[in-house]
Amino acid sequence: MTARLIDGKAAAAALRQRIAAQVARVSDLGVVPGLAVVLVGEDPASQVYVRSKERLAREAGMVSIAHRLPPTTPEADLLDLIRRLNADPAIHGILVQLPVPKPLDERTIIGAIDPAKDVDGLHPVNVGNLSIGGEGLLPCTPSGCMMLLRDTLGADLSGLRALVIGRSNLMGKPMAQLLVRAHCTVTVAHSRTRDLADECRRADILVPAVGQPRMVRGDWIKPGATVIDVGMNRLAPEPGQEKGRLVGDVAFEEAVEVAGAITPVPGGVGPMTIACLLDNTLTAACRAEGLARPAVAA
Ligand SMILES: Nc1nc2c(c(=O)[nH]1)N[C@@H](CN(C=O)c1ccc(C(=O)N[C@@H](CCC(=O)O)C(=O)O)cc1)CN2
Repeated sequence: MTARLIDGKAAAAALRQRIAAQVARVSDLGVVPGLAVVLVGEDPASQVYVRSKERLAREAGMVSIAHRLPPTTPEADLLDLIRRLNADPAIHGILVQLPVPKPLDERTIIGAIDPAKDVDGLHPVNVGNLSIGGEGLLPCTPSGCMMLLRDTLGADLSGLRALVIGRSNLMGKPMAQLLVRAHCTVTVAHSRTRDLADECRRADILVPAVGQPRMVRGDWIKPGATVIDVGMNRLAPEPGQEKGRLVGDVAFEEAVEVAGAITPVPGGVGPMTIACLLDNTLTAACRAEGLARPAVAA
């Protein structure tokens, strides 16, 4: 069997196009969604992601402002910036790029963001709403994974057995919650899980998110399963190359022979993250301004 490739790059481009059409509609009503992205420090990967967020938000017709702060920024200064962004009516979405440099405390920082502007969906109020089925903002990567799953398997995922590998606040935990919400039977595996391969073999939907290059082998995968690989691991550069290859948590060449559908890395889940961020920003803007989200053709 050769698995169907799930094209996250194309899905993200299509989603951004729909968002841009909706942004144009709300802009005609005098509401231009505003996104503030805060980057503390000089982590090279974070710099790339922040530049992409800025550019893609602008391409979608939003106002997009990046705040770049030195790695030694005192927590009080960062909290002060967040307070000003919370109070700025032109800013509907705020995110602090993660990870933040030590000794900044991620929890304190995320907790300072107005939950209505928390377009990363990581504030405890939004985390709570996700678990009780309330109307919060959803974390971007898990949200993007759900969209890819529904594009692949159809809207109804009920009864499918799903395994999420990893229990991070950014990905594993909210992904498990979204799968539960979709009526899947969900298991969360982690570093202490016994016989991970066996757990994987039972899963109709497999979502590895651990940051272990090619950890999930082809013979761990149930034939026909849908594999959403959230891992993004940069290998050491080959001789003569400046940058190493980016690979997922799944041994792709093996998995593609067994799975029914699979996301590649790169070009799978990653691009959906920023598209979902723009989606959350538009949602936050519409809610703040008392507008319904405009309808557009899918
Ligand atoms: N505040 C946040 N911080 C971080 C998040 C997040 O959702 N909110 N997620 C990641 C980083 N991230 C966005 O911030 C992100 C990661 C990857 C991609 C992406 O498109 N990846 C490409 C490959 C890019 C490359 O070649 O390096 C792909 O997979 O095709 C977008 C966004 C951690 N921090």
